[in-house]
Amino acid sequence: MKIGLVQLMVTDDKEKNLRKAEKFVRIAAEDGADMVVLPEIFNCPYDNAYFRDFAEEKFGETWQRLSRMASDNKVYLVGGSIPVLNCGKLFNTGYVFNRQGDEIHEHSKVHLFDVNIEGGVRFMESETFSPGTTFGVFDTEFGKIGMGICFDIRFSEEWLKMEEMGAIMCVVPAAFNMTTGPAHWELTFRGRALDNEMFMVGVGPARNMDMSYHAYGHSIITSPWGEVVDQLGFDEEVKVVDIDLSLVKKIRDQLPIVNKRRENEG
Ligand SMILES: NC(=O)CCC(=O)C(=O)O
Repeated sequence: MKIGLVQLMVTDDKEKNLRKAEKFVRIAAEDGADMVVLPEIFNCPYDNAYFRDFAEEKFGETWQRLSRMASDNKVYLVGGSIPVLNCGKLFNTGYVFNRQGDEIHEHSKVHLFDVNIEGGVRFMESETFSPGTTFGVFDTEFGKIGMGICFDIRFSEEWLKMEEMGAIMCVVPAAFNMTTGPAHWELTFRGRALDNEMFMVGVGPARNMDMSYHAYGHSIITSPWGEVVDQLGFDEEVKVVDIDLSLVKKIRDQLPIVNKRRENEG
């Protein structure tokens, strides 16, 4: 399976962000991508001050254009996430489309990024967003794929549940930062991959020093063996990476953890 990592540099111009996403999805498709993944909050700066103004209702302009990007290029598209307005509340929501442009999955970030790290990043996502409530998987001809958004990755039990739902890979539109990125980004992606013996795909925005939040970039794919298959740098880039999904069964057969957990009866 070929995965297109779109490490977009997000600006405060929504139309520019969307046009760039359209261009990069086309480039990834021309390079053979089966699935293309965009970053968290890709049409809007990652900043509480912007979320309400940039928000759209479901089936709005961004949803329509994502659906067209998928169908025009005949790829699965994990459309990162965008601020979505639903009954007066804002959610950090990502949509997934099949090769025909039909929506096949929706995930609203469950664990909101509320942190205050001394000498580092402070962000209170819950000042604007409401949390989603569920995780799930979607079907492709390659197998079942799970999804979470950024901070969700830190809650290891959710990924175990998706593995139990049959996931062989999970995708994570994300936007780590210059405090937690260098410390924890690779480690968490390797960890979730190893815990569940599956592929993990994380896509973040490129670093943009003109914005208040300095994203870490470093879009990554980790393998069921816990290794880094590929990892980008800080800059804007689109890259297609070939992964061998047969590794999931091979490693689960040889080193059986999945389906071998015993209940703690203590
Ligand atoms: N956008 C986010 O959820 C950021 C999460 C993050 O940086 C982390 O360290 O976790």
